[in-house]
Amino acid sequence: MINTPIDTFSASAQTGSTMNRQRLLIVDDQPLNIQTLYELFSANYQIFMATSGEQALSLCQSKLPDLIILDVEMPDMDGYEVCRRLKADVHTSNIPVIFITGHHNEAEETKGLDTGAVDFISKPINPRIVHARVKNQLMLKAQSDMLRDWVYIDGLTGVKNRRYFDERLNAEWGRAIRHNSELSIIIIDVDFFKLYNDCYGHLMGDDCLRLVANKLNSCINRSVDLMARYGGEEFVCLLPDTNLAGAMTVAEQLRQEVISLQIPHAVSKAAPFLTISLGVCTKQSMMVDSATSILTQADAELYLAKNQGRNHVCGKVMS
Ligand SMILES: Nc1nc2c(ncn2[C@@H]2O[C@H](COP(=O)(O)OP(=O)(O)OP(=O)(O)O)[C@@H](O)[C@H]2O)c(=O)[nH]1
Repeated sequence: MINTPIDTFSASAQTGSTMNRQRLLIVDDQPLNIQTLYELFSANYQIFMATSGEQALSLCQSKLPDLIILDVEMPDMDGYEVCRRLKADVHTSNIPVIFITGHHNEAEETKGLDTGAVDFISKPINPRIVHARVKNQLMLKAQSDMLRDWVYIDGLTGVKNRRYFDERLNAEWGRAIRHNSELSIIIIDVDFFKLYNDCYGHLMGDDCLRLVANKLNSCINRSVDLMARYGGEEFVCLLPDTNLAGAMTVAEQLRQEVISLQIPHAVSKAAPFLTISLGVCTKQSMMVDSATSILTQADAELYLAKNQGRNHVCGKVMS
């Protein structure tokens, strides 16, 4: 039985064994309808539930479900509007949506598919058909996630690659311009890495890059933030809605976390262990310019950090 309130309730929070299951978000303003679907799917999937469009959008940001079953008719914000907003947001645009409606006709179905939904189901539902359709869509989602990983993940370190970073930077840049918001990036470079390779060998160099990448990635806390390998021994961090002070704090934390690894670097001229240098640049709220210029200016800050003896953070707002 589902007890009220079911707002933003996560059925999956109940057991740790559900952690690896695909995540299904059920959105309906009628608790009874949610209950029917919950009973149908809870044995196989991790279930999240929302009773309004606003709750659904907020859960999508925090839980990134693999599939949404979305009621069309809801007060305040209908399913079409929820779907439109999900598709307009880079963080949620890949989540497939199945509409569910009590008023089925061709025009409604066309409108739903035009909005970006992958399927349309009429009430009263046939449990076996709904089950099969959800299973198919989740299989497709798993396949497309795999393909996306293949295209966007750096093979050596397992963190996101430059291609992914460039796409996200462009998207976040556009968003920051539209919303007059701030955006920061940090370019990170391992100090004296050529000497490290020369001293310990290229394979140890690879291991070292994996360790550093994992450590840097583990420092990323907000779901919209991103850590990527930019190339070679260089990493880059994207921090939407973050001012210079915030970005400098993150950069300093990254510097200290890499030191905490205490990776011996006997031939470094900066310290007896591996260190990084970091260049930070922030686009302020009213600033326009271009996404490439924030990279160029962060790179100039990195150059300054290197010149100050390495193992340093330098940063500035875009000019
Ligand atoms: N093992 C390993 N080494 C790499 C990889 N990618 C780049 N490198 C090495 O990283 C080194 C980078 O050297 P430089 O650009 O001179 O920089 P640095 O030695 O770190 O010097 P500073 O940045 O000035 O402190 C080169 O020797 C590259 O071969 C990789 O995937 N694995």
